[in-house]
Amino acid sequence: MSTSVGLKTPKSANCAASSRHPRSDSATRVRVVVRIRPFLASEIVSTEEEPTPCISLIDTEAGSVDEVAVRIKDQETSRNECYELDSFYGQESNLSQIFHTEVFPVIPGIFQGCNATVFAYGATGSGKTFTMQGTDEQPGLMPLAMSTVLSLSESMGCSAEISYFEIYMDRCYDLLEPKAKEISVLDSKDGCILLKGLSQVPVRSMSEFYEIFSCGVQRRKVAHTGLNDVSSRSHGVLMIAVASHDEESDSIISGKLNLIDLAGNEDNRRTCNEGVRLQESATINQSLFALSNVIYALNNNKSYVPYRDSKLTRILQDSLGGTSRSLMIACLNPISYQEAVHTVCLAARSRQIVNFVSSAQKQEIRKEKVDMEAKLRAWLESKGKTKSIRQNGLCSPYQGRANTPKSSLKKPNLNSSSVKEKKIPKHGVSCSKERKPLTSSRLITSTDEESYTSNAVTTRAISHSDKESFPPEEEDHKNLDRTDAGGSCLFTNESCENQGKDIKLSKHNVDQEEDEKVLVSDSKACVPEVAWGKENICTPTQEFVGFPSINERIKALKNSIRSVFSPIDSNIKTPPGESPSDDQFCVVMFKQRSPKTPLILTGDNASLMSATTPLDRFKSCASDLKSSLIQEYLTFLNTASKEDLLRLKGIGQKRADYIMELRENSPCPIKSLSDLEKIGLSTKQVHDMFRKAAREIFS
Ligand SMILES: Nc1ncnc2c1ncn2[C@@H]1O[C@H](COP(=O)(O)OP(=O)(O)OP(=O)(O)O)[C@@H](O)[C@H]1O
Repeated sequence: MSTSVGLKTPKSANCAASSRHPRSDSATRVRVVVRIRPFLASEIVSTEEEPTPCISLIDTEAGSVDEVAVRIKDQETSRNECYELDSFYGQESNLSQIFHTEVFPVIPGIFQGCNATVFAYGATGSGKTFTMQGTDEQPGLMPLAMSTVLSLSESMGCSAEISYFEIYMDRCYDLLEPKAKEISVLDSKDGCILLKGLSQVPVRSMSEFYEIFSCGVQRRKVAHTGLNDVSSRSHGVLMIAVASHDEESDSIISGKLNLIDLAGNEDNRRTCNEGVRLQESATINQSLFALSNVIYALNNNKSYVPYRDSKLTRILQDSLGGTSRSLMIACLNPISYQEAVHTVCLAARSRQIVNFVSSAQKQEIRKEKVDMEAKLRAWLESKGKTKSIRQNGLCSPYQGRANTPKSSLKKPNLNSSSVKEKKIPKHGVSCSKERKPLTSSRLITSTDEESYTSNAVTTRAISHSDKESFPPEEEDHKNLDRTDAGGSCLFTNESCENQGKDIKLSKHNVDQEEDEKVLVSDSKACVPEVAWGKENICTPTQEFVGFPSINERIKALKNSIRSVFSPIDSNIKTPPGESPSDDQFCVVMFKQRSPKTPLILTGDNASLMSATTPLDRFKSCASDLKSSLIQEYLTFLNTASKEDLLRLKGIGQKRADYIMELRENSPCPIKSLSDLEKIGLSTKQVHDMFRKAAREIFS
């Protein structure tokens, strides 16, 4: 039964399917559709009301038949993202419908020598296996395809054979053999892929198919998951091969259809995977990343397609690209926003579609910014802060630096009249229209993963005393280095939920350089971003022309550490219950685009800083520091030049290229640590990188 499977695709092959496929403009293009699985009983909390799926179809006026726009929305925070894809199958759609629209049209092509590949891609539990295998009542795409191939084979006098194998930990195993047997992947002289030792079993009827296939399914299930674990840890590939006689050339034309139930991608931070499971997960994520790179290269007509980056893509080399037809079905769990974003982001990237902001959204953002500016003025005036801002200013440490003359980065001249003209930035922190007054607060631990978004910008005022903290040679970096020099606390405003902006405030006593005091939040409004000078008018992160190098950022972090180890409130001058003086400085940190619950430290939590033990305080500061480092790292990845990216450990040419490509599609593609998987980094690699960065800070 063991043979080497290597199917040739004749160069002259004509794709019969192309005229019927919904999108027939390019044979190499991979079609990307999305499918939402229905809610499971366990996901329906209330019997009266069904939950709302996190992804929905957007009605587009100009309704293109070839494209759909989908919105993924977080029900809790109102974050939402929009993507364009080839098609959308909602919860009510059934597998037969998907088969007839998406898979059926490619099947005639395989009889003409055009290979085809259908993937089910998505997170664990998103319905990939269901989509591909189905159930007795609702057959999946695999049996439906087999049935169609058998009918066509019969009418055309062809033969059909199947192979079923899995790719586990980047190794290939035959599932049609009773004993697990590893398959070698070889390149033949004529450029074909040979799967040495893989079984090819002739199939003449559906009953034969089910008998053979179900054994393979059972083996796959038991092999790596154990009977109690339903999650697939391997990519399962059903290969249906057909061979027909071409009268004209008197030769055999072979074609194959690969139906692939991909292993689920996983966010290891959420799953807390360990040991083998973590290794499996890292390998799965890496191979999915390699697959998305191949699809991206194909869809973008890149001269180099990295097929050899993983076993899966290597095996599919003759079935992805060229005259082959390919379909990616992005399966989505209707309740998980994060997973949906991750899946669709990668799927949309494969399709060369950008994450877009609708004009309505843009308008909304603009309006929020205008509102915010007005609120900022009102707030400053009510608190008598205008003077302080004029004197000390608040500024993003990074914004405007690269394209700002050296002299303009110096500490503002507090007595200069020109300083008084300092403006509110064009782009301020935007809080929503419905924002309520600040009322409650809590201490941010800085471990909240949601807070690690890439567009955070730190803004703070410069106090007199800052000057002394920096040696003259650091003059150039002052604004940068001052960023975190104050012992800072994050402030929250529960009513600012869904606003997409974090606010980080700290106070610095002008007279006592070492003095750091937690600022009790103002109870009137969110504190928005303000700039401290024309030359440093803040702009959104994605508009930066340049960016400080990683060394500069490390320097900033060093200062942050310095402040962490300095006394926090030993010399505090502000009596309890009173607002700190205007001369103290503020650090405002916000997330420019990723909505997040802003956090304020006031009241009870503020007292935590003075009442708890030094150890508690240390832990809190260390945690804050950790989040700063992560934040810096993400911001760096989203904004640094390619040259700077390459200077970072763990980022090679390929990853740097990929990051640059991601940025073309989205201004801040790496929003959280889990997004680092998008660039092929395993959790371990990420941790190693941070460890190294931390070591560098302390060296
Ligand atoms: N269209 C559907 N109708 C009904 N139930 C579905 C549908 N799609 C998926 N499910 C159910 O959702 C659950 C998860 O589906 P499935 O096992 O196919 O996920 P998966 O993505 O293959 O997960 P993993 O990657 O962990 O193997 C299963 O209980 C399955 O029966």
